[in-house]
Amino acid sequence: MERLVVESLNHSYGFTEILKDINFELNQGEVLSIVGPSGGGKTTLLHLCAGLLDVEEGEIKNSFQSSAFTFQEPRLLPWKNVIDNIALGLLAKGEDKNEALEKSQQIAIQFGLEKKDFQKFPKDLSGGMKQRVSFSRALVIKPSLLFLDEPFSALDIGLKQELQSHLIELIHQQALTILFITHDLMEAIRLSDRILLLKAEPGRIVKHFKYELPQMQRDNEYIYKESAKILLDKEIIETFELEFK
Ligand SMILES: Nc1ncnc2c1ncn2[C@@H]1O[C@H](COP(=O)(O)OP(=O)(O)OP(=O)(O)O)[C@@H](O)[C@H]1O
Repeated sequence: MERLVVESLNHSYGFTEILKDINFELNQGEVLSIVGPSGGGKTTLLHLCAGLLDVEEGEIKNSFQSSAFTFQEPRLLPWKNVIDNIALGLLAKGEDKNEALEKSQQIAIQFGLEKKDFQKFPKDLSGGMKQRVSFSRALVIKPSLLFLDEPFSALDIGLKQELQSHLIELIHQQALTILFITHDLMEAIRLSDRILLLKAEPGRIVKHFKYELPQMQRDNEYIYKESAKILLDKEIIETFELEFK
């Protein structure tokens, strides 16, 4: 079984300790979120797990065969149109061009893009459309592990929910494995099997939360109830500094 195992991980920038003694596992088919306040070290942790930063102390064992990344900002190639942006990873893997374009069109539709948008270039797309392209590009290669770095944070609430629903459908259909970082507790509850709470200065995991109900069955009522519960948790209050002073 493919797994990501993080053991006794520490990370510093210069003399500033950012992450301290981080330990967790991510198993195949799981959606694991790391939540915490801004500046707490979430992106640093995700970059270490994705191999975008070198591990200095501790260990990360990653046996997933392939991975893809979706960032807060869509990072599309400005000189390529929607479909060519989506097809990039497939073509890089040597897939036949016609098949790559066909698969790219299918996933674009699945993420709510329309045929009339396929030939458009990133400069002619709204922020939401760019993020649809970004998700399509990451998922079209069917990665065994998907890293999500706050991909919904710049979207309005309706669009956020729509893209999350597309993702949840794929989680259900393909048993996707996802490592997701966010400071939005409600979206973590909507998407995750487990949530790790990362407290800041230095970043350390102080609590785990587990959600057994399949994502497809979580309606708004469930999300709001669970959000209300978690917002009363002492560690959450301390970590996000939610106390009225
Ligand atoms: N390359 C770097 N060099 C020095 N300090 C850095 C570097 N990258 C991040 N930091 C610092 O490390 C701390 C953690 O940053 P990081 O981006 O990992 O946090 P975060 O929890 O993802 O925050 P946010 O939610 O605001 O993106 C911050 O204080 C940040 O300024």
